[in-house]
Amino acid sequence: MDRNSDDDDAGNALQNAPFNGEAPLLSSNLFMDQVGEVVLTLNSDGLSWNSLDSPENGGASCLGIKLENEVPNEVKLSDVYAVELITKGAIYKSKLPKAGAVLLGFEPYDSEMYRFTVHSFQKSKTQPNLWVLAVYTFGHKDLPTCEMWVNRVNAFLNMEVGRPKNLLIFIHPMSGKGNGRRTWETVAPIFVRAKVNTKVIVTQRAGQAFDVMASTKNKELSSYDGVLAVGGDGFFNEILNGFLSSRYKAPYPPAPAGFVHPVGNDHCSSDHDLNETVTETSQHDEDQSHQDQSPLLGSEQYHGSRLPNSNQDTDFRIPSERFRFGIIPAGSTDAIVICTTGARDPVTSALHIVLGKRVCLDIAQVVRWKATATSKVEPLVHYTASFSGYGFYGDVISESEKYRWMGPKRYDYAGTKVFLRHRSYEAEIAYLEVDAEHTNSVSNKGYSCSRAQTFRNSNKCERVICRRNCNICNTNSVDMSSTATSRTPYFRPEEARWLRSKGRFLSVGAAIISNRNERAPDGLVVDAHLSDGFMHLILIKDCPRALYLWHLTELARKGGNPLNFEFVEHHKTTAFTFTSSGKESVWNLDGELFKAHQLSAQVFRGLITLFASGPEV
Ligand SMILES: Nc1ncnc2c1ncn2[C@@H]1O[C@H](COP(=O)(O)OP(=O)(O)OP(=O)(O)O)[C@@H](O)[C@H]1O
Repeated sequence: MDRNSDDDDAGNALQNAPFNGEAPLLSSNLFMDQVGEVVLTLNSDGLSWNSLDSPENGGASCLGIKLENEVPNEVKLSDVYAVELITKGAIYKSKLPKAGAVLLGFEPYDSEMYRFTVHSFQKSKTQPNLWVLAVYTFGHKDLPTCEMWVNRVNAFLNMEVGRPKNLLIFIHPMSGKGNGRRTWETVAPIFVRAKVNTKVIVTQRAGQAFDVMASTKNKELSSYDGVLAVGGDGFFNEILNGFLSSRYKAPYPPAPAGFVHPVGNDHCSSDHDLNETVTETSQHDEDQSHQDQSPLLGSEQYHGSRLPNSNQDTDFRIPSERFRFGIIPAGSTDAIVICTTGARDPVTSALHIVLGKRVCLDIAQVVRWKATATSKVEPLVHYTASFSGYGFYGDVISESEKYRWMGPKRYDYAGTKVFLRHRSYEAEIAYLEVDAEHTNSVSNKGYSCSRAQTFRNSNKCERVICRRNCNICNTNSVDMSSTATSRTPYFRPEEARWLRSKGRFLSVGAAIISNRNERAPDGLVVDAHLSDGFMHLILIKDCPRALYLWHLTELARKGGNPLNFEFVEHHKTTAFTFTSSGKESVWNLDGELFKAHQLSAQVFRGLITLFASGPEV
């Protein structure tokens, strides 16, 4: 079965086979592992190969039986992340293991061929969001032919825009099941092959990544194309806050008349001096006692360093199209990864990163005005990327802290305990009204529910789901050069209309993205978008435990309608305020504890860019 390719000289093998109507830039006869002898062709879009081995050019056959070949016959350059020469070796025609291949007569073409590999990925057949590594190996008897191919393909890869060259990487070694470091080791070769320089920091304590991000000079940070978190949502949140705290100059969220406000103005964001944002304020209340043991956001441990904005050497433009964030999932909760790549898979995430994918993400600014009912008014700014929740959500986080030793299972255990407790809380929420034209639902179309279910809400709407190249996120997306104030949709406070909801709530949640995860396959809000500039307020009013269980069951069901109950209020908004009537109030911000008796929040549209491309839903 060996073929002699003596007359295949790369110089004269240029063939006239058109590819997408274009004359090929390079074409050679080579041997391809698992396929056989091929004509390999390069054009400006990608590589393609045609088998020369069977009469029908269809590939390998054995004893007259054509063997199905699952190897595709082309790969786009935009999907190739590396090409490299490898050691001399055999090229096999079959993908059978060596012994089997020899047994069936598939001997290697030449045991000492020069070889190069093209590294790309294939979408999993069962789960298109899951990307699986794919390697195509080619061989030739001449080294210069292989070198020429490697150089030419590399020249094209270097022209691919947006691929990172330098990355700052934080690894949380204890994340999730304690696999942070191992998760990084699994994907590190992808970065090596893609020739991405990495500076890796393995954290030794909570708050370290925040400190590094906050204290790194802008000049140094600009030398990176982005920062990666190897960990869960909480760890990503820490890095995000470290980044924004000393750099993003934003006004406080707007608030309705009567909302406690320390500055003594009329509570409108536009009245604030942009430099007024206080990201690191000292905390002189009872939280201080928790500092050493608890992961409470806002504690000294977390916001370890107080960095005035003035310590920065040069300006860092936020949002930045170039500087991106990435997450290699390794946590107990990885909702941000699932919502932005569609999969909870370190390899898929690594591929999105090295291929330079890009998607914008809304970020919510949450300002705590009072930690407890008796605290003095002192604003503390925090940013969240996925979810802020109170009541049930805060209680689960508090409770789960007692069972850290259980690992990720602690959330199920704590969730069951909190559910059985069935506590509700008195609070008042005010939220900005959003014009119907800004909502992404189409009323009265294609969404039905039974009228017999009187405790179900009769509000019907069709849900437009956020996906790759989402029209809603891309429509009127904010200009990257816009200011903080113009990224909020309420320049004219006189036009803002506040609506209120007061009573006893089992939970109050604000979802910035859908928060899809294994326990809630459609997320908390199925039609939340990555960068439409809105968040979804979900208010669960006090109700019998059985109905609450029904709501939770709907959340856990693919295609469920968890918001379609009369005791559930769902408001799409850009800003809200919250005031508790109780003494103790615990929030959950991106999975971390945050004590807040009174807070206000607003969304900044597309504030950061992620190495991701959105899910294929
Ligand atoms: N080396 C470390 N040791 C202990 N805690 C750390 C360390 N590095 C980071 N952390 C803290 O751990 C928190 C949780 O991290 P992460 O989200 O990766 O893990 P997780 O297993 O998903 O945890 P959780 O469910 O508590 O969010 C982060 O907020 C971060 O402050």
